[in-house]
Amino acid sequence: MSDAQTIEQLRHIGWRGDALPADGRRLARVVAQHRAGYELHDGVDTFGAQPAGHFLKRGLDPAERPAVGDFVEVEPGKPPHILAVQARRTVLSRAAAGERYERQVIATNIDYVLVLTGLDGDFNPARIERYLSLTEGSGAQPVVILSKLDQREDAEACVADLRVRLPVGTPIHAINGKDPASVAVLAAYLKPGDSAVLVGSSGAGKSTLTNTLLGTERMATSAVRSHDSRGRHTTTHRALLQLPSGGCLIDTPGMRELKLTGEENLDLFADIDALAENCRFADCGHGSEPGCAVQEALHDGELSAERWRNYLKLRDEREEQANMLESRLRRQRGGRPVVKTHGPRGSRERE
Ligand SMILES: Nc1nc2c(ncn2[C@@H]2O[C@H](COP(=O)(O)OP(=O)(O)OP(=O)(O)O)[C@@H](O)[C@H]2O)c(=O)[nH]1
Ligand SMILES: [Zn+2]
Repeated sequence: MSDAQTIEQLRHIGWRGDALPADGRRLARVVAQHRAGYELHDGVDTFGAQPAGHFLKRGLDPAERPAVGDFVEVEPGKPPHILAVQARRTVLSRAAAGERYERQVIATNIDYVLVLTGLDGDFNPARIERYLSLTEGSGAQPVVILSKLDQREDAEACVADLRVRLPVGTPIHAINGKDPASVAVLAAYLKPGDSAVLVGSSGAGKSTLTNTLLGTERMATSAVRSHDSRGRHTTTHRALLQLPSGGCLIDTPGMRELKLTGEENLDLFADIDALAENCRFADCGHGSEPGCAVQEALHDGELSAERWRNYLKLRDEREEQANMLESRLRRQRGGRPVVKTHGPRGSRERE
């Protein structure tokens, strides 16, 4: 840990505050979380730290514990202890894998979520929509990055397809992650003091892109098995890296089991909701009901069957997560029912 801490140093790691803590406390950013403790960066050095006892109490919402990207107040010592987590600017979370519902913070204080997909066999618009739904409500701006531009002849068609599908204004960049000139277009999201998190399935090219941005061979990359485009899982923990551009980049592990939290609005599919408003029945199941506007749009080709299927899948999953969230909140409040955030729409007939 360095001696004198300056605001200037903290700006380099993305801090936006204006007053240093008193009481001999220091500020640092969580760059990685291990089983054995936290790895922090104070703008000069990296060092290990332990959470103070109150973070370990049973029953504490895991979201209140320090997470990667957090700015924390640290009491120097051997080892240093994390005493408090500063208010978060943005929070990226997902539902944790497993039976019980649990919201897991992936990263905090993130300005941009770089959603990376390879243009090789990995290319999958539905997965991109899933990632974008995950960024909803996080406060961070999603940016779609298609890597392996050199591996696909009809890349322009893929980009055009996405432009139609994704909300207007969503940045989409096709790049070759191995080529610094091609990657330069991402500088807009990695300006000094900005923080970006890289998400994408294993083999998408996260480590490759990170290396090119760093200009070094810092992350281990693995060869992809060519028959299914999936790489071996090589990233072992979340890490926050300072880039030569002045920005900070967080590299997350594979994120295979990506679950919605149940709090999403699925804004990406607002057009489908708008369509459904025109169904004759307010509780239309969009199956064989007469006057179903969705079926009509599917028939006319205005709505593609593939997008409709993906919407239904995400909606069901969101509903399932929302129910789990509700029952958990009810347990916490001693059995009293809580107001649902995403209940079924009204079931009146609209005629
Ligand atoms: N041709 C080409 N190959 C790429 C590109 N980006 C990544 N690759 C290759 O794709 C394979 C997987 O890339 P990685 O960077 O290891 O993928 P990753 O997303 O970090 O994978 P995990 O660590 O498993 O999450 C490697 O063989 C890379 O060399 C690209 O833009 N063009
Ligand atoms: Zn309908």
